[in-house]
Amino acid sequence: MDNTEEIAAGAAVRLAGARKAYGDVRAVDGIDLTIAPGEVVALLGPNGAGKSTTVDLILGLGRPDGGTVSVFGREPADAVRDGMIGAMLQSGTLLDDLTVRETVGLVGKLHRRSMPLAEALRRAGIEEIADRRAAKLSGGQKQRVRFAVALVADPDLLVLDEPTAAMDVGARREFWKSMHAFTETGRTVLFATHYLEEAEEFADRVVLMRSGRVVADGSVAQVRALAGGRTIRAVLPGASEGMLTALPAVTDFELRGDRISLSSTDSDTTLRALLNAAPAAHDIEIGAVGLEGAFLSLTSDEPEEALR
Ligand SMILES: Nc1ncnc2c1ncn2[C@@H]1O[C@H](COP(=O)(O)OP(=O)(O)OP(=O)(O)O)[C@@H](O)[C@H]1O
Repeated sequence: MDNTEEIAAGAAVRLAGARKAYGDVRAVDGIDLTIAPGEVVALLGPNGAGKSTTVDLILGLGRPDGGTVSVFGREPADAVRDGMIGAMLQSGTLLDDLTVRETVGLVGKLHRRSMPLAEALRRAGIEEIADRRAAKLSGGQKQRVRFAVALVADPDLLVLDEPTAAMDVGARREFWKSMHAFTETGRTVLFATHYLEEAEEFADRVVLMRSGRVVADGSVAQVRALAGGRTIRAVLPGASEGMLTALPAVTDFELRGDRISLSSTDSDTTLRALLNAAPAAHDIEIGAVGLEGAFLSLTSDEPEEALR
């Protein structure tokens, strides 16, 4: 076994030079990613960045055109067959006529090693709706049933594609509480999300994708630092979009009445230009960017510019 194979065997997930194209679209364009057992990783990126395609490759739903993908050192499809991976996808449909209990129970029976049905229902917070038919469930409740379906195989790796998309704030909080209980047992989780606060709060590590590539990979603090930007807030009488767009090093801005908030990759330069253009600006505050600012600057169309 050479060094590369050794890493692959010890990793929960390993993508090496993985590529996948749909016609001319390079959905995944050479991704190297190793996830160690026990890590909770958030996959972030704007629409079309390649998150779902990456997830599909890890689940064996698609084969890479180039490079390799392995899960616990095996072909993804084999790992799925052996119940090592639980998945919750955006497109997962439920059978309308089955009750929640029947649905989760049925999936549990398909697996050699599964957790007791009652435990899966409890962990997903759906005991109270266990006798309801899928057709009668709300969007958020269906999401929780899908979570139970992913959990019932008692998988070593959970892969979740935008798991809380249809959930309200309360359901989201409950969902992450049960996820915490799951990850405390040393399981590995990879979740794709659009909610930066979820990544900030629940992931050990953030992988930022753009145009099929990984543009940042590290802890929330590391990714934030990578962007190296600042936010500038000020009160600016007569501020206009045109004027803010013209300022140098600005990656994003918000304008509410006289209040402006700018994300800048070089706050000194932006501020100088701002005071030049609008000497009446006052109540100026400069702060470090949050994950959201890092996300915007690292996934914008001019990443080199943003990182400069
Ligand atoms: N089955 C397909 N056929 C053709 N093109 C596809 C297919 N699936 C994805 N694509 C394209 O590949 C690129 C990556 O899509 P993907 O769904 O992986 O992105 P994503 O990051 O998950 O986006 P979103 O946040 O919108 O779910 C997009 O340009 C998309 O249009």
